[in-house]
Amino acid sequence: MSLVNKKGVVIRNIPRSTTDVIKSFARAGVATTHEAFHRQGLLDARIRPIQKSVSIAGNAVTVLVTPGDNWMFHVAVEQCQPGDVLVVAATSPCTDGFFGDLLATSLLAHGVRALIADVGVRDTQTLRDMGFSVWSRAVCAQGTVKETLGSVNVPVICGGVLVVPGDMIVADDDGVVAVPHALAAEVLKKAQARAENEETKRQRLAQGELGLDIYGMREKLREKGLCYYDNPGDIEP
Ligand SMILES: O=C([O-])CC(=O)C(=O)O
Ligand SMILES: [Mg+2]
Repeated sequence: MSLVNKKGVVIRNIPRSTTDVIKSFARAGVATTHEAFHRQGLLDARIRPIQKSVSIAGNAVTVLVTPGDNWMFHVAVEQCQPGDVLVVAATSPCTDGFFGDLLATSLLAHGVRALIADVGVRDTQTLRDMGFSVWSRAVCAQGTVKETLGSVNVPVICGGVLVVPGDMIVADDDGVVAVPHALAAEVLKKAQARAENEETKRQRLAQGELGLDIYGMREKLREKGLCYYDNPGDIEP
């Protein structure tokens, strides 16, 4: 039975990656993780950070909310542990301000330092001042009510990507990527190898070597028909 978007459920136990794995993903960042995961798992580019120069990672605690209703955020806090990231999706699109500094204060008290929200948030200046990091679909002061059940820790679709509780979430200035829990170790290994390889390339590029030579591109460009001329007049009509 699929639990995707099932309402009225709280699942208490989810798989979690270790603090070391979380820190390593935060260091790797979104672009490298996304590449290492064969360019999968990237959330919609419209989910943007409200702050600058913050790179985080964590285990996904998922929250399914009903449009205009933030009740389930309060239910979710109790299920959180240090190292978790709250990942929120609504049953249909809504940009109301579901979340602000009060809920952030509650999450911080339980060791959660970041929110990924496919809905709107508010109190953004205070959130930045508090050092609580948010990636959201919208910033909007519109308040919400507490009337309708959603769920905590069921799989949700956030930014067009299926996020399962316990998935590794990586977020920075470039966006947000989700990696299935079972693949996290393998993807991390590839991400670290990629970062090392990029460091070598960075040094060669900084010394003036051309990408054309480092990547051996000249032959392929020739095959594709790229021609070089000293002057425009040299091109045959
Ligand atoms: O309480 C709310 O409805 C959302 C909010 O503004 C906060 O958490 O500070
Ligand atoms: Mg508020």
